[in-house]
Amino acid sequence: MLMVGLTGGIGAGKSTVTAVLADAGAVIVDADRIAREVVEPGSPGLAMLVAEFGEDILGPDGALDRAALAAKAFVDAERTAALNAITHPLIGERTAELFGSAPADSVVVHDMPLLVEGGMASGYHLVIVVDTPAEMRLRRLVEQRGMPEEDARARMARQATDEARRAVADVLIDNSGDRQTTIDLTNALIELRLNPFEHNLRTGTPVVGDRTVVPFRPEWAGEAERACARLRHVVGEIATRIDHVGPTAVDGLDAPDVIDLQVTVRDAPAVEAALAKLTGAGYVRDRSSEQPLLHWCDPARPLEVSVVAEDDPEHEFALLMAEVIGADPGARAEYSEILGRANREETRRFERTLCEASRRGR
Ligand SMILES: CC(C)(COP(=O)(O)OP(=O)(O)OC[C@H]1O[C@@H](n2cnc3c(N)ncnc32)[C@H](O)[C@@H]1O)[C@@H](O)C(=O)NCCC(=O)NCCS
Ligand SMILES: Nc1ncnc2c1ncn2[C@@H]1O[C@H](COP(=O)(O)OP(=O)(O)OP(=O)(O)O)[C@@H](O)[C@H]1O
Repeated sequence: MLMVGLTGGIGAGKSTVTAVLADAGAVIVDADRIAREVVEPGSPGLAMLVAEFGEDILGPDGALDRAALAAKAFVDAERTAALNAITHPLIGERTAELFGSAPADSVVVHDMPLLVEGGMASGYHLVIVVDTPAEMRLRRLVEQRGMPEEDARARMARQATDEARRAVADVLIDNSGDRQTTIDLTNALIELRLNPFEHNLRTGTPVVGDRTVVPFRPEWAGEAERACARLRHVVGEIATRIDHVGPTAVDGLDAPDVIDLQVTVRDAPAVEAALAKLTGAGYVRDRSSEQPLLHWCDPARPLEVSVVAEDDPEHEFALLMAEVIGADPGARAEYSEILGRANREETRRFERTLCEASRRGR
């Protein structure tokens, strides 16, 4: 099962994107819909809301008057937190049930407006953010959905910033253009990334990156940061640290488009424990490597994850690399040239010599 988180600010166009995903066969877990279910008439959720916000959030039929609750709940951060404290645990329980009942070979998309606010990004295999400038979202909500402008602004003020959402996005879908462009972008994403990613995960097929050197990409740092957060989510406290290492960690260096990550653990038994967690989460062991090395399954983001114990010299030496190469222009040029030859052994030898020289020089 490929678990995808989909988010965006209010009115960004998540519904447009989920409709395309559903048409392509994805299972959609809709947080707004679940939020309605858990406060249906007669539910414990509704009783808790009445106890917190008062009888006047109920309509004459005894059902929740949503506009009345919104008017009370989005006035300030404290009132919104009171709303969330009641609804979010109930929504969480039902969400887990729905994820648990999805077929093993499915792409499950969690349509979740408050994914960033809830700190949930690293729990998904992939996060998609529908990105539309706030003023455009506001205009669409008011003009097309008839939402009062004050209400839309009040909710936006209670949500994460566009910048915070972009930081967790593996994929940004720009919905500031026409609807058809967004539909086409989403279909391409399904075909080129989501479906092959799901297949790779289910069948244990690793994505082994191409070692051809490409021009430096500023996106590498963010991609590595998200990959580290996911690794942390999987291995938890077993890891004493998780770092972006290797050529893509050197700012400005042309390098192969493969992100190297190092999971550091305390000792040899912890290496085994971390490997078990990682393979259980879909990372695939590379049996051709002497050191414990794993690949990931995302066709658009090759990763190489090594697991090392603190007392292994490899550990310190990988951490030193970015620093040493970054500070020495001559070594940097030579390193680029060696990387271009795509010979792993030669690259390792060069890295080791350089780090040992630097250590002696200290
Ligand atoms: C207050 C309620 C009754 C207002 O209902 P209404 O029909 O007007 O809005 P609806 O539920 O369709 O939500 C529309 C959008 O408002 C925004 N929104 C809703 N709740 C929240 C919240 N707690 N914080 C910030 N934004 C929110 C989201 O962008 C959402 O997509 C409702 O939003 C609610 O019960 N919210 C609490 C549950 C929740 O947190 N839902 C968000 C997804 S987990
Ligand atoms: N590309 C587009 N061009 C014009 N209007 C659009 C576009 N995409 C969405 N809309 C309109 O903007 C409004 C908000 O979009 P939508 O309801 O899909 O957002 P959402 O992210 O699902 O909102 P919510 O946060 O409430 O769940 C809707 O009225 C929708 O029809």
